[in-house]
Amino acid sequence: MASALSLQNLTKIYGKKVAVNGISLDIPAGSFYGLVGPNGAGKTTTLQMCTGMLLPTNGSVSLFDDDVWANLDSARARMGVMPQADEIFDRLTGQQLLVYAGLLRGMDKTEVTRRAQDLLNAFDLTEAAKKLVSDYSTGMKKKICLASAMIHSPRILFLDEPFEAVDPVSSANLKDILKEYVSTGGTVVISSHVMSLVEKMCSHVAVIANGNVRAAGTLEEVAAGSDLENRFLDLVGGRHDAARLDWLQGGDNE
Ligand SMILES: Nc1ncnc2c1ncn2[C@@H]1O[C@H](COP(=O)(O)OP(=O)(O)OP(=O)(O)O)[C@@H](O)[C@H]1O
Repeated sequence: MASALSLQNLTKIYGKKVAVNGISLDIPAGSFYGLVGPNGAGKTTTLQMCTGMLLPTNGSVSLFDDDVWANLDSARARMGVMPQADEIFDRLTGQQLLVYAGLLRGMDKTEVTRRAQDLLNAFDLTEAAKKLVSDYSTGMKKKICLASAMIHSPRILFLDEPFEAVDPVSSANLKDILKEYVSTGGTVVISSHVMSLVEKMCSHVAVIANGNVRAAGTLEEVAAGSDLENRFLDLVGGRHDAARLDWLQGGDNE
């Protein structure tokens, strides 16, 4: 499979902190690629360097063989990046926010309005379409952020924890949308802590810890005959005795 995204020796250093330590990865076109790793592993930093939001200290990223940082405008036009809830203009209604996202991408107003309605329907936000996003619940904000990343029909979607706080019905609809998108040749890159979800949805996975790739490849290659959660724990070595709190007892010990 040709690469949609290729990371070469990607590095980010903050002062003395090496957040991302020379990561190289190939993300095949048409794959559903999961980045997993413990808190602070470097997933968000990696995604931000891939999407042109954070300048790498070293290394490069190419999107369909074009250097992202040398051709930022054309790279961004091909990407859909889910904003964080605190990065959106929440004094707009959900419908206005989607239209605004499309117009910013240079889309025609009639088409944007049509797609905004389709997205509001798909994400069960029709009734909240005219409500200010600031009054949305956490899960509703997540959904409107996701929808705004899709409105211009990008070739690759970057989603940081897309299912967090999303209810089961919306989550099932989102999974269908993403599966359909991949079946039409789209590429999805997600970061997630939910192993069962990664195992179910992703075709490929990279395990990142301390800014390094511990394993990467197809789900089967990385799981190596085990289930992904156990393999993940083996790779990152996370379980330790300090997680046993002798004094934490739920019984009546007064
Ligand atoms: N602006 C910054 N300045 C200094 N250190 C930073 C900065 N941003 C991130 N870091 C550090 O870089 C490391 C990687 O952070 P990052 O947010 O990429 O991790 P993550 O894998 O996305 O974690 P989580 O799963 O908790 O969201 C962490 O040690 C973090 O403290």
